Amino acid sequence: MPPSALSALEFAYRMPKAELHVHIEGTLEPELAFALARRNGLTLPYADEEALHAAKAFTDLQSFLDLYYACADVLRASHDFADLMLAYLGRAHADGVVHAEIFFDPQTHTARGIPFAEVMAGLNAGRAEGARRFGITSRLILCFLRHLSEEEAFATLAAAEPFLDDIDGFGLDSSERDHPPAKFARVFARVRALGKRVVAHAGEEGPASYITEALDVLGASRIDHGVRAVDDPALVRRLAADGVALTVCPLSNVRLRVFPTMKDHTLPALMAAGVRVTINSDDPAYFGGYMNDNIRAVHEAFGFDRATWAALARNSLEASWAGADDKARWIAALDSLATSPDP
Ligand code: HPA
Ligand SMILES: [Zn+2]
Repeated sequence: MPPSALSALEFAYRMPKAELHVHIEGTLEPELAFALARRNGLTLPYADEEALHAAKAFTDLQSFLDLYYACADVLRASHDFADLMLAYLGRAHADGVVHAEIFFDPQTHTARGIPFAEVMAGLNAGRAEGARRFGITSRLILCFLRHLSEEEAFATLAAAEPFLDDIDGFGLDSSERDHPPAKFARVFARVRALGKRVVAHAGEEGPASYITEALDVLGASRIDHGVRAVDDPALVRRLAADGVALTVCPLSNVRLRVFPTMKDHTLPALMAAGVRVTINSDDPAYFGGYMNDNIRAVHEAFGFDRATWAALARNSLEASWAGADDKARWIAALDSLATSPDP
């Protein structure tokens, strides 16, 4: 690798950045999964960590979701959720992440009889300890499971109402095909009436029209994935003109066969069209890596220069929901690192 390329990658590793698309249940590493299974007297349907790792040969989104929901069964008590959160925040901090907006899927837990309050207590304890140890700030985004009904989403929103001070936004995840955003139009109308922000997974496996629906029907302010937007040039122009951020997850997209290889990814085309793209890890324990692993994979495919990496980090900080003072401080640190001489 030429020295300048190495320098751009080292810069990208170290630059202050925000992670805006990560599912806390998707950060459950095999080692912690087996430790929690032992602590809770449970048996995972895999002999050991190696067997669990081998199960991660996905063919599409659903093949991943089946394993992801099965492994989440080891999360039972609030301290399980706290340990999971703290492990993620430590790992993100090591990759230069200064701020994380983190999805959680309460229906995966309440359906197994885990009280909503238990999940929230654990996630918040982990976030508080992460802030103390690493100085990392975080927000929570509650995701409704789109393969379940509108009625179940409304029940989940009702269960969340006592905890709204700790939930900054609401999203939509799980099986995308045949579950269009409009299925949850009324739920998100209530979310907006509560003054909460809206995001939605759209245009991962589903069509570009789901992105338009998420914007127009749900009132989404960011789109999670959104990589299928390229199928609709007018939509791409709209995303760019309106500054709608896409939370793109490169390793996830290759592992779930949204693109055959990283070189086929639409990320450079979206950036060239002026769309506010960000890079994220999605479910790092399942897809081969955290923030900087995604950065390395993108760098190997496209060889971005420092200015491009700095623009991606800036996008992530600007599109985050962090306070204005924090954003200004991180962007100043980013600019200062971007203009420093090569190491
Ligand atoms: O990438 C994803 N897409 C949809 N649902 C999900 N739940 C966890 N990760 C994902
Ligand atoms: Zn996701």
